[in-house]
Amino acid sequence: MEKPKFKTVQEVVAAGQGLPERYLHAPTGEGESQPLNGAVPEMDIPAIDLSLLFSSSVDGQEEMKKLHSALSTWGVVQVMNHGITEAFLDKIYKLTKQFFALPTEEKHKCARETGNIQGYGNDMILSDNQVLDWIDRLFLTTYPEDKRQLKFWPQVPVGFSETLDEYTMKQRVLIEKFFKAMARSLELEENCFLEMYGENAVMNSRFNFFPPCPRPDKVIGIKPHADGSAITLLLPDKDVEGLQFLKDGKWYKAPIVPDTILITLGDQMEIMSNGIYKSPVHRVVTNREKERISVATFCVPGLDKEIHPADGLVTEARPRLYKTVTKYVDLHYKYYQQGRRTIEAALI
Ligand SMILES: O=C(O)CCC(=O)C(=O)O
Ligand SMILES: [Fe+2]
Repeated sequence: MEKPKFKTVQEVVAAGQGLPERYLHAPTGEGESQPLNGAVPEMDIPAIDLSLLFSSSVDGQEEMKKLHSALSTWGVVQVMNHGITEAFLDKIYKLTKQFFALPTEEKHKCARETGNIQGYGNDMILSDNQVLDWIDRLFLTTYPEDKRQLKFWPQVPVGFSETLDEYTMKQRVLIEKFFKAMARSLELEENCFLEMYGENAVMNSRFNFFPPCPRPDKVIGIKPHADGSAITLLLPDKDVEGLQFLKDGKWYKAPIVPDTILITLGDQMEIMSNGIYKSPVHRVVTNREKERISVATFCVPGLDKEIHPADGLVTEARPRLYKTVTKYVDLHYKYYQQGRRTIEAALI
């Protein structure tokens, strides 16, 4: 299969020929009048104890209220007691760092091929005038297992593939619990969202690498977007900030809380919740001195599934806001590169 001719950001930096114009970001749209590398306040989101959400104790009910409040205002929560040990998360961070530190030729063994989103590469180039994000990534479908394309899974660092397989299985347990908790927090039958999400739901893990950037005022790590998934599990860098969320036209930085997993709702969850829960717009800014990594797992409903607002959330007082959608992610990539919000296409 043909490999596309692309240069990753790491290769651009190594070439030492200055910053190509294609990375220069022209600010447009909501909240973009603030400078890209200006100071922003920290967002105020709770760390939710996942194990407490299934308890009928007073503490459990409090935790449920916190979940409801965070998802309806921000659409994002930190989750603790998620069942994955700190040592295991550290292993993922370490393997991610090691992968991106490999020589170019070694990383290119996993390089993306034309027309395939899986593999190692730069920001996907969909049009000639697209401003590029300052990011290199390795994108791998991890579930269902028959959708894995193992030729893109790194052989080095040793243990990468085994650890990713193990991480996938651990995340599946967490995902199921989280969907049940969300349904309960909206007083719905606990399998209501899981049934729509489906048995054939797909998990895509994206390992992100943001090299230090000479112009953090003009270059962005990831353009403002909302995820096209149902939910996204994120391991943000443990030391370097960069992730920001937009609320009421203002950017806020995500706090770094050790050992938590950040769960962000995607558009498909906003649709299923009839807009009660939000799919937040977020972006990643760059850093002049430090490299940054993150690992995002996009949990996408089965392609055979029709996604629509849950019946129990459509009332006379709160009419149905979204159409029924299928294969939402296909539409999402196109809208993303045009800087448009896909969810607008789903509005009634
Ligand atoms: O790097 C991060 O912290 C966020 C990544 C992200 O938003 C994404 O991959 O969609
Ligand atoms: Fe995202």
